[in-house]
Amino acid sequence: MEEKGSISIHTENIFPIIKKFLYSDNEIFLRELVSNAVDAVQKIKRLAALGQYNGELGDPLVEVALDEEKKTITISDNGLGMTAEEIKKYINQVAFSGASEFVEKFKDAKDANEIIGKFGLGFYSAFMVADLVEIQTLSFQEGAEPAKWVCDGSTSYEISAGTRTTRGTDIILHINSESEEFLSKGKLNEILDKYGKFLPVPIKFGTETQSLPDGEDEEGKPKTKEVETDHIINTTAPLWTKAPADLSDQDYLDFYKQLYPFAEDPLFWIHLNVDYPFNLTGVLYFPKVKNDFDMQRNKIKLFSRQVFITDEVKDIVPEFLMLLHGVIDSPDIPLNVSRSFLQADSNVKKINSYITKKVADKLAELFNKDRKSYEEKWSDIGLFVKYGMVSEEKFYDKAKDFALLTNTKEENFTLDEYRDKVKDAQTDKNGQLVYIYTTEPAKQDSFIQAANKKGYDVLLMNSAIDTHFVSSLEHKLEKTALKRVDSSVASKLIETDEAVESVLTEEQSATVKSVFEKAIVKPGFTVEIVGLNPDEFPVTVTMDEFMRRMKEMAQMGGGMSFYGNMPDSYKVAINGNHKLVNRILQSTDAAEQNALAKQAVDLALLSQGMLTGAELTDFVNRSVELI
Ligand SMILES: Nc1ncnc2c1ncn2[C@@H]1O[C@H](COP(=O)(O)OP(=O)(O)OP(=O)(O)O)[C@@H](O)[C@H]1O
Repeated sequence: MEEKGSISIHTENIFPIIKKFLYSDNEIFLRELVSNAVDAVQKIKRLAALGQYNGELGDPLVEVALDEEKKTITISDNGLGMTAEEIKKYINQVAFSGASEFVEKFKDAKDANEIIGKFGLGFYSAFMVADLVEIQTLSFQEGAEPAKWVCDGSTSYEISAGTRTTRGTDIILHINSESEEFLSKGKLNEILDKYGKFLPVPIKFGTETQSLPDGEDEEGKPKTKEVETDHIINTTAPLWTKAPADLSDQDYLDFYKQLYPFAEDPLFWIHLNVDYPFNLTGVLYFPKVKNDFDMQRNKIKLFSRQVFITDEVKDIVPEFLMLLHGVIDSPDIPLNVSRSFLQADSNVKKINSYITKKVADKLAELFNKDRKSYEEKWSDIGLFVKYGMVSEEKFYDKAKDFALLTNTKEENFTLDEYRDKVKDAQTDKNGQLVYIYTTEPAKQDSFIQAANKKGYDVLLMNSAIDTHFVSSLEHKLEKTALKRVDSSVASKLIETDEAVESVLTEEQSATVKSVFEKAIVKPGFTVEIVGLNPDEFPVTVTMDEFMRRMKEMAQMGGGMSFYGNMPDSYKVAINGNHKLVNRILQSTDAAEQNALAKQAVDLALLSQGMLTGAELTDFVNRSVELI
């Protein structure tokens, strides 16, 4: 049996093109060939199970062997093997179907993953690193003859009688001169570890020396002996392929350590397992969130039938869960196509909502089962939950029952609990509930204390996501407004019927107003005389809630550039009922009036950390003189 032929494609020579376009990712040749070998082993097992193969199965094994002298890498398996006819069909035709289309379409492709596989180029990726590829194979079929196929990277091949004596296939790569980096044990170990760590069939690469117990010596001490054993690079049944009922917490923690040796223990995890309408398994871990978000992204590893594909899971995992860690394994995710296609893929959309639902269910379960421990973890998981609520409607609907609001006393409430807590004290005269929050508890302390004094509760909204969370709550909660604690004087945060009137006459008000206007030289400050309780602050500087939010949005690039360009504007509220105002009115000395007003305004600014630089120095000097 000897046959020469030509691979039937229109293009003269596909290999230079494969090499050129795929060069940057050329290490995936090993992934492709080892996966093929694993497939072949699994196929023969299936045939045996179906009764279509009655011979000896042997221990399933794929072996990668390096011969540095001959400059070859051999991938061997004891799978189902191929007959010469099958080589012609699967290697010459199937593997080449679409090859010319490939050349046409992907002239501009940058990423090898986009191409390999989509056009069945898996096997041919061997030519990215080899200038001669040889197949030696013996089919499981009764009476099959061993076959050999050789191709030197041109479009012609040669099939002849092979030399393999046992069932299975060897793929022998004669590594080309540009790819000699792969002729290194270290390099191959690294690639095998990256892509093959969890393959379902043992992958042998060389041997290793192990110390095994070997009875006892004369003194009764345990003896060991050194044994050369196969170096198996993979765990064939990784955690995510097992049933959750058979796994302990320690198993999950150990697996996490295996994936991320340097990470702190995760908070909790979710075992994913669906087979309809798509197939997906995996384990997602909630890590302890650090401030360096970017470092923590892209930590989820995507597998297809236990072959590692990528850790770029964008589009498959909802954006708000990108900080999760773990593994997703799905043969239903189109791995080898471009991004835009992925986004439009209906399986990907379904997987996305499945993961969102699973995460929500898990959080609900933790909340219901052990609220105390849930609250302890809230500072870490709150970020995910809030981000999810802001960005996904469906998640909001589920999360509204277990999302927590934390107040300045560090007490936690669900949304419903919080409404019940504050509704009596914080409903305004129009029946609208007002939630008061602080973004910087230290800086806004005087406002917080003033609000507390009025019997108002103040929420902590000081994490990165809270600006958005506040807006989304306001949007979702019925008849509820959120106001930052310093957006108004305490008694005006919530408008009630029982307003305190200012005791000043119109004329007195005008006098006081003009004294303060003269005392404040900064632009953007508007003075207003208000009637407050005599024991509230004489002067309060506030920024309007609406204006501040618009400015914040402009800053974050939210499109409110009109507001972003407006100068800062503050309201200076003078408490007409405070005795200081009375003192100013009593005084006949303009300089004294001015000094009193200035001092009071500076004190208000100081309490909010708004007094800095020369103004602060002036204030200190003036205060020293006063005492
Ligand atoms: N080690 C092997 N043992 C038996 N058959 C093999 C082996 N390697 C390849 N084949 C056959 O050659 C075919 C083509 O392989 P190739 O890798 O090009 O494509 P594929 O495996 O079908 O798809 P993919 O592009 O996802 O790898 C396989 O489908 C299989 O039938």
